[in-house]
Amino acid sequence: MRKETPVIKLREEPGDNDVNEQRAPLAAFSDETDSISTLMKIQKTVQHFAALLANVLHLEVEIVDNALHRIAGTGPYSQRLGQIPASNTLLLSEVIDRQREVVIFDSQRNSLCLACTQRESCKERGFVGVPVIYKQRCLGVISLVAINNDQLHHLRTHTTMFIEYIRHISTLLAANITELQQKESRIDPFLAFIAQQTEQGVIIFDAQRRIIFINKFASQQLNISVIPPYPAVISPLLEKKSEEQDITLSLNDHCWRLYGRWQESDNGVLLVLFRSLQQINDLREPKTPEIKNLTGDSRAMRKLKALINRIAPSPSSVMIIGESGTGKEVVAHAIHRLSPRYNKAFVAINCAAIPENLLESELFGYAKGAFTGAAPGGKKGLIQLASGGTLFLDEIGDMPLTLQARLLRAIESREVMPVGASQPVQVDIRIISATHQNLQEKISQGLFREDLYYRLNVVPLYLPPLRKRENDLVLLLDHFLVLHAERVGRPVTGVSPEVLRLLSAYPWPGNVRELSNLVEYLVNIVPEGEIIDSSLLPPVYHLRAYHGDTPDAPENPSPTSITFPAASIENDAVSNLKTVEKTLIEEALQRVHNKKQIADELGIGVATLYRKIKKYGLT
Ligand SMILES: Nc1ncnc2c1ncn2[C@@H]1O[C@H](COP(=O)(O)OP(=O)(O)OP(=O)(O)O)[C@@H](O)[C@H]1O
Repeated sequence: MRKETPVIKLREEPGDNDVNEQRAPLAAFSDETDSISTLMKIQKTVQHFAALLANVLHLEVEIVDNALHRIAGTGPYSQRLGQIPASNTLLLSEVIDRQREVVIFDSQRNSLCLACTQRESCKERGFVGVPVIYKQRCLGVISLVAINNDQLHHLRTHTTMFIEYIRHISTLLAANITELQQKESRIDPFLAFIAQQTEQGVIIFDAQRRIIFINKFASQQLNISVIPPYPAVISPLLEKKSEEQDITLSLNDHCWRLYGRWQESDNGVLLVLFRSLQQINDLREPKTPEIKNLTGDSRAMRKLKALINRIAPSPSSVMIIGESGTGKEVVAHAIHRLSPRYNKAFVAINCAAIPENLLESELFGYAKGAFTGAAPGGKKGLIQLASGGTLFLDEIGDMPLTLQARLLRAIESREVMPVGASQPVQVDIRIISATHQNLQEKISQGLFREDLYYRLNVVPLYLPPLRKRENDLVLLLDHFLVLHAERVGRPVTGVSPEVLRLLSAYPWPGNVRELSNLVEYLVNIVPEGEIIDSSLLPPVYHLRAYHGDTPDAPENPSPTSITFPAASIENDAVSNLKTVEKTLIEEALQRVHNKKQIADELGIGVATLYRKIKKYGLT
C-alpha cells in the first residue's frame, strides 16, 4: 500500500517582482466549459501582440483574461503569468464588468484607486485598459501602463490615438480567435476531446517540457487555471512506463507529487496520466464490501452492516439476536464470507429442529460401533466438519443443558470427543450462534448456562425486526419480486400503491421470511402481465391495527446484556392476529403432514412452527 499523498503542493513562495501576487482561486475558471480561457489558448499570439504594442507605444503592456489571470505582459508584467496581479485588479475588473475603456492618470486620488489595498505601494502612474470583446463577451483586457513620469506624459498626450489603436488590435485578435486557437493548439481536437472526458489527469508536454495540453481534471487537481509558459521538471520517470509510480512535477515555483504513468513519443512529446487523491484513497482503502444477500439500507441495517464488516475478520464468537425470520442465518453467512475462513466450511445446525438424542451425535460425531444402528465406520460431528471454518448454531437457546456443558468444554479445550471415542479430536472453529429468545431470562430460570452464554456472546449483534427498518420494505419487496419472478420463470410485475400501503402498515411478525413467502405466493397467482393489486393479498395483510406498537430490540453496538422486553401487546388487533395465526396453523396441520412444508407455507422457520404448535396447544 502506498503511503504518500499523491497530489500535494510542496511549496508556494511569495512573488519576487514588484507587486504582490495572489493565486487564482479554482472557482475563477474563466470559461464556463473549459478550464483554460480563450486568451490562454492563444497565449503565444497574445504575448506577441503585447511585445509589439510595447515596442511601438513605448509603454508597458499587460494583458489579462476575463478571470484576471495574466496572459501576457512586458517589463515587470512579463512575470507571474497565469496569476492574478494584485496591483490593478479593481481597474481591470471595471473594464471587464462594464465592457468599457478605463483611463486613469491620477492613480493615487482616483475613486477606483482609493478602494485598492495596494494603493500605498502602487508604482503605476497611468493606466489605459481596453476590453477584448468577442461575440458580445469580454475575453479580457489589454492595458497600457505608465510607470514613470515620461511614460505618463506620453500616455496622456496620445490617449485617444492609443485607445483607437488597441481597439483595432483587439478587434483583430477577436476576429481571428477560432483560427488562432486551431493554429496554436498542438494536439488533435479529437484527442483533446477524449482527454477532457477522462476521469484522470492528462497533461501533455512538448519536448522542452512546456505544457501543451492539460485536461480539466488535471487543472482542477493541480489548481492550475492557466497554462504557465515555463518549462516543467518532471522526475523521476522510471523505466516501467506502464506501471503507476510517483512522479514529481515542478513548474515555476510550484511542485506537485503525482501518482500515475507516462509515455513519451519519438519526438519528445510526453504524456502524463495521473489519478486524483480521492481515487488513490479509494484504491488504498477499498470501500466497505457490499454484503451480498443482505438487502436493506435503513439506518439500523447500515449500522449493522458496518459492524459486520468490522467484526468479521476476528475469530471471536458472535451471537446474533433477532426475531424469527429477520435474517440471522444470512448475517451469519455474511460474517463467514467476510472472514479469513471464507474458503472453509460454513456448517449450520438448528438446535431446536433436531431431537435432543440426535443432537449430541450430530454435533460431536461418534466412533466406530458407538451404538446400535450407528454407521459402521463412525461419523464425523458437525463441529469437526466445521473445523477451519465457521459453525452456525441457530436457536442456541433450545440446546439441552447436557449438550451445553459439552459444547462449552469443546470451545474451551478446542477439541471434541466423539460419542464412544477414546481420543479427542482437535478442532479450530469460530462459533456464530443465533437466538430469538431472552437468554438472560433462560439463565435465571436455570435453562441456559451462564458460562456458555458469555463464551458465545463475545460480540452481540442485534438484528432489527422488519417493522423497525424504515423503507427497507420497498427494497426487500423489489428484491423478492425479482428473485421469485426469476425462479418461477415469469416476467417481473409491480405492486399497486394500495398493496404497498397495506404492506407498509403490516407488522410482519414473520419478518423477512414472511415477506419473501408472500411475494413468492403473489408472483405465482398474479395473472400474467398484470400488477399485483390488493385483492390478491391474503386477509391477514388487510389487518393493520397494531402497527408500531411492538417493543424495541436494543440497537447495535450495544451492551453485552440482552434486554428483550417480553411480548406484552394485548389489544384486540393482536388477539385477532393470533386467532388468524392459530387457525392457519391448525388448518395446515390437518392438510399437510410435513412440518417443513407447513413452515415454508406460513413463512416461519420450523423451530418457530414447533413453538407455535406448543403455544396454541395444537399437538
Ligand atoms: N436482508 C435480507 N435480504 C434478503 N433476504 C433476506 C434478508 N433477511 C432475510 N432474508 C431471507 O429471509 C429468509 C429468512 O432468513 P433467515 O433464515 O436468515 O432468518 P432467521 O432470522 O435465521 O430465521 P429463524 O430465526 O426462523 O431461523 C431467508 O430466505 C433469507 O434469505
